[in-house]
Amino acid sequence: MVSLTLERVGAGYGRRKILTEASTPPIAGGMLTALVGANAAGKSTLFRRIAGQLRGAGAVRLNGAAQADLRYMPQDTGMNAALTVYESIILALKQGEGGWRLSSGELAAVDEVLGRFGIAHLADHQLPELSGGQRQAVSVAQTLVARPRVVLMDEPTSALDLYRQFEVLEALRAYAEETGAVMILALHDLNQVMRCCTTTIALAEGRLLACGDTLEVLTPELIRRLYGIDSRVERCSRGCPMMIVDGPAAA
Ligand SMILES: Nc1ncnc2c1ncn2[C@@H]1O[C@H](COP(=O)(O)OP(=O)(O)OP(=O)(O)O)[C@@H](O)[C@H]1O
Repeated sequence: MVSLTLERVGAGYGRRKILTEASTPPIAGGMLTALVGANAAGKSTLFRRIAGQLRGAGAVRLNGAAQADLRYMPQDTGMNAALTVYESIILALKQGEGGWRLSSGELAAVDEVLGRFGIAHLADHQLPELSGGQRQAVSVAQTLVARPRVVLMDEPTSALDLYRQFEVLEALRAYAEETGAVMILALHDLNQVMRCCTTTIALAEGRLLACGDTLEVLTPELIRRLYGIDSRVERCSRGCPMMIVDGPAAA
């Protein structure tokens, strides 16, 4: 099983420090971990630091995986290339290596990921002609086609309709369980987090406030501190915890 640990991690842009002293216990693979926090809290910056795109203080330790096993799906993925969905997934699999010839295993991997994310019917469509939600599903498929063991996804469901959010998050959870991969997803919808993510990391103004069991981390107190929102947790008719938003925090 893979795990990822942050040890006093810092990051910034030029002289501007964004992230300071972020530490976690080992974040286990095989399940989904949420990264939550308000706009500009530093979630993408933390992802870039873990992915090696930014330098900074401290250390990111991977256990059971190498940096080459990591894939980062940023918030905005370019989808303007004149490629079909199928070709774009081959490109993501090959990462510029080994030409265009595909082994039978690679062909199977492309078909598998198209099926897993419900986009097989889009295989021959041109990327620029896709809808926003279709682009996002393709981007998720591109990220996972090489079966990475460490996965960072910045808001992978923000453009999806309600049904597709369930479908994609369930597919991501199944992928984590099958592969033992560490999967950290930046998410703004805390109901999705409560339903699907075992562990949650909370960031506020570049500081890591909590990392642990989702229901223990996402207390009304922490949610008020992160977002300035009053909320409470109740169970839906199927027994899943749900966050009820009461409104902006009372003064
Ligand atoms: N390339 C950059 N150069 C300078 N500052 C940046 C850069 N990218 C982000 N920042 C700053 O870093 C801070 C954190 O931004 P970041 O994108 O990490 O936040 P976030 O938590 O992912 O936000 P959101 O939820 O809005 O996507 C912000 O103040 C932002 O202005």
